[in-house]
Amino acid sequence: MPLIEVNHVRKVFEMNVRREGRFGTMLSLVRPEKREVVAVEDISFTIERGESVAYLGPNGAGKSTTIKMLTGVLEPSGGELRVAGRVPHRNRKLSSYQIGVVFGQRSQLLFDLPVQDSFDFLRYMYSISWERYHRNLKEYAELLEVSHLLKRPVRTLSLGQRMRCEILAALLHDPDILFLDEPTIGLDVVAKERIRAFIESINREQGVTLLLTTHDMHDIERLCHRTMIIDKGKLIYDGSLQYIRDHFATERQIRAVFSDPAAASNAAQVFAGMREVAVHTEEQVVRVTYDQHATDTSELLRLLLQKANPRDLTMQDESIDALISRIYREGIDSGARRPAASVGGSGR
Ligand SMILES: Nc1ncnc2c1ncn2[C@@H]1O[C@H](COP(=O)(O)OP(=O)(O)OP(=O)(O)O)[C@@H](O)[C@H]1O
Repeated sequence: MPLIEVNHVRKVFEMNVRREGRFGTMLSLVRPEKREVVAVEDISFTIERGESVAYLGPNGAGKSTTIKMLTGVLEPSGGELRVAGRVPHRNRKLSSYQIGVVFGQRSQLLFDLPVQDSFDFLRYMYSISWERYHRNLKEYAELLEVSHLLKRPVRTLSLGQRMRCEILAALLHDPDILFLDEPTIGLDVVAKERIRAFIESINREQGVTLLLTTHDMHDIERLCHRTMIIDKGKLIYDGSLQYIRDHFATERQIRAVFSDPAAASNAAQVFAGMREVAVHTEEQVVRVTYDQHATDTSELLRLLLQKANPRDLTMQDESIDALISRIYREGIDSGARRPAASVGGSGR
């Protein structure tokens, strides 16, 4: 049985709309006008125990609303949802024993108190036995390198230190599932890497199932074997990041370095008149950009090597960031090299 089952789930918010003008304001008080916001529309997916899944989407796509339904904070307006066999909003307390949540932009620690006090409070809340509590605290504090921070008030911690404590707090009660909402936001490269390594280890070694929302593609590349993309409340992609790379990347760039600017300028002339390639020259570097599916890379390389004499050649495809933002901007069918029907296969 899947650990998470989401079946045709919808969430519609009802909002009061204020009418224009003084009369309109008064009328709104007596007879409020309602407007519906469809945050999540007919979403279905399952997640098996031990998976690590990225949940992506542009701002306002419906990611947080989905997570809030999965954690029981919100009740779906329609459809069915089960986490570890339970309907979260109906069994919020019991569900919480199986779930850990980390919000990059919100804290579950008590700001003015020492870190350890928050952990003690969580021990009480989740009725964790002292033995298990001390074992988990010691093990995770060492792995996350926060043992020396336990007596410090939370407000005195750096963002990276606080995030490591937040993750520890979410794991004290041994949850089966960890929901991570932007866990590396605002951190420097080293701090991000440290947190990714830890999250990866608890997924791989302890089998904790991960559902991660992030705008950082490095998080996903490092941590998630499967990516789901939601847009305007609908699930538009469920598959691997590699599939997106293989089937959505169109733009490729050859970067050739020459001994001097004159040689570079001569090399650029090789492509004069080729409308399908864009050529940019800067000092002794020439960049040739083209659609890899429409233009033969080996032909361009042959021309470069035959007619010019580059000192160095490198090739680069569109970054995953660029591909994902194109999908957000133009939709899932915008750049797929395969029929849309094949988009949506499992990432495994
Ligand atoms: N309590 C609410 N009342 C009314 N509308 C809401 C409420 N919560 C969310 N929405 C709307 O539902 C839609 C989805 O919001 P949601 O917060 O789930 O998006 P998101 O994908 O998490 O975005 P972000 O990346 O910006 O956090 C948005 O249009 C949002 O304005």
